Amino acid sequence: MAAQISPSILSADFARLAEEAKAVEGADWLHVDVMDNHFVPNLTLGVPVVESLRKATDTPLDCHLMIEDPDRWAPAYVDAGAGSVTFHVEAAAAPVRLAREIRAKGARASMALKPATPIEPYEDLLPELDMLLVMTVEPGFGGQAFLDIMLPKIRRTRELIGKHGLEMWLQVDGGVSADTIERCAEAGADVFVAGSAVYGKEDPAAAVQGLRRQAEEATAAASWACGH
Ligand SMILES: O=C(CO)[C@@H](O)[C@H](O)COP(=O)(O)O
Repeated sequence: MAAQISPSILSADFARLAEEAKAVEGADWLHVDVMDNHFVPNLTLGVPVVESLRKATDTPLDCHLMIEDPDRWAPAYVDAGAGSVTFHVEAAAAPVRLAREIRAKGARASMALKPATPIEPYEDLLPELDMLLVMTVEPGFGGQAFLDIMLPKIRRTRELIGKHGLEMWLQVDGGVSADTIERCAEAGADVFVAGSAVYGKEDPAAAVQGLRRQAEEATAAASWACGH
């Protein structure tokens, strides 16, 4: 699968969200950071804003729920127009039931792991998911430094996806930039969230294309992608 770029609106100007969404048309997804000031120490937006974003852009919405009780709230984000909904395993009471509900409502189901959460206990859940998100910063804020120590977890996750013969995607989020995206792609990521490395640039659309080109070149040279 080709590398996909998902610009994070956390780094956009929230007073001009519709324009900011249009500024990255050409990206594969628009990454929508939903934070509740409980699961993470920051507060962003909720269902009504996702409904408005859905009308403001044709780019599919990739909603990352950094909230408590995703079992209760995630279905509402599908109804609001999200094409992909990511919940945190640390917050979900019943991740399998929740993933099945998201899929049954017609969106892609994705599960996120904070940096200190290992993938191994969740190996058996992978067939229930369309995407696994390995956080490469502690969730909560944009503009943090990429955590290199997550690269082995990305590699191990990619191996597990291969071992089970799954088509699922592997997303990374946090500190992804021109300096770090190639290491993520070499390790096995194929969906890249980037906030400041897109919205911090004068031409966000060009930044998306540049990141995608770098990721595709690194993937083509990566051993995990041979025969893909
Ligand atoms: O979910 C988060 C942070 O919790 C991310 O989506 C960040 O918003 C990415 O921003 P950069 O690290 O790319 O600036």
